[in-house]
Amino acid sequence: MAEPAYNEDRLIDGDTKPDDLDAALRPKMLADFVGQPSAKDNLRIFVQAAKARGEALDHVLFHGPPGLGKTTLAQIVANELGVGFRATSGPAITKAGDLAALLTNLEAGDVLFIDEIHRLSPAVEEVLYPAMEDFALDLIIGEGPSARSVRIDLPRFTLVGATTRSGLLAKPLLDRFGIPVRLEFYSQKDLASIVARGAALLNAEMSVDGANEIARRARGTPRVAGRLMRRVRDVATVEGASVIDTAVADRALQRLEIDTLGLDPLDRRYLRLIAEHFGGGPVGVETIAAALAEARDAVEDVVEPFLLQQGLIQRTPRGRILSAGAWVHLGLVAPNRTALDD
Ligand SMILES: Nc1ncnc2c1ncn2[C@@H]1O[C@H](COP(=O)(O)OP(=O)(O)OP(=O)(O)O)[C@@H](O)[C@H]1O
Ligand SMILES: [Mg+2]
Repeated sequence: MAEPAYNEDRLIDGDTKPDDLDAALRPKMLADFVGQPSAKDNLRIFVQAAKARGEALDHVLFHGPPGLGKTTLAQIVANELGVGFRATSGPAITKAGDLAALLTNLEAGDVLFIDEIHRLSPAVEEVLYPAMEDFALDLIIGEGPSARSVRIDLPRFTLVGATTRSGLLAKPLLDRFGIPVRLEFYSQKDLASIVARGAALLNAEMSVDGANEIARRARGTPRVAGRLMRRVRDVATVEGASVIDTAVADRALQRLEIDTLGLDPLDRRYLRLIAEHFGGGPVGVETIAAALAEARDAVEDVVEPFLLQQGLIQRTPRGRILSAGAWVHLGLVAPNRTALDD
């Protein structure tokens, strides 16, 4: 099978590997975290209550599209609680024993962060259930008829899970999170302050309009805003511009082929495919992914959420369809639907 042409360099991807600059820009405490007001309010209250009672925080699940701050918030939760932070991911825990080792090494109150928690294997999930609910591990000692189950008590800890696909989580797992937090795409205003904050941290002079231009085209996503900001800064450096203003930002973004809605070449290929080859849809996601030579997961997790949020596409039981706005954005004329539908 062909490798999905999932471009490593794509500005908008599911990449979770933070680079050094990412780490420098990452807010450390709730007060530095811009946006997501309802998530922040809830976390602040629950963290305060747990601290006041001297108890471990209830388990937290962050879900939402890539790059909205799930990993960042997981670390912030540990920082705010003033407890230890251990991080792993669903695919990294291959055996039940791996998880048991992680759990037995926790100290009371610690945060155990499991990224991509929808990718835990069922065998590992089985171990997680009693750990989350009763703070206990059930281990089987020995084999055959002499095998017996031993229960080991664990310290009270906080599991923080993150997923782009809460729909793929098993119900029993979902039910064990006392604090589910859904992250939404950011407003342009919030993204503009994130960009301005990032520029200040990088000692880059940026006008308010410049920050707004980057924010407007950042797909509602801080990770994208951060990356765009850094590329814009590169262009400013090469051009010898002392201030990043709208004109510099626009030139840089055009060079990156980020259009006025913030869509990148893959987004436009996606829309154009449905327009030009499927008459605007409906067409199944499997077909779209194959035609784009992208992994289905990448299409569903990374490309579609923003297009849906922008109302450019709709999800129907028969597949994806383009909205009127998408045709306008592509500069194409929508076919006469009633004639086609017969
Ligand atoms: N509210 C915010 N304010 C400032 N920067 C933010 C904010 N949220 C996220 N970021 C920045 O955006 C980048 C991506 O955030 P993060 O890694 O937490 O996203 P994520 O939701 O875990 O993504 P993924 O699903 O791909 O793992 C980080 O560099 C982080 O510093
Ligand atoms: Mg992450």
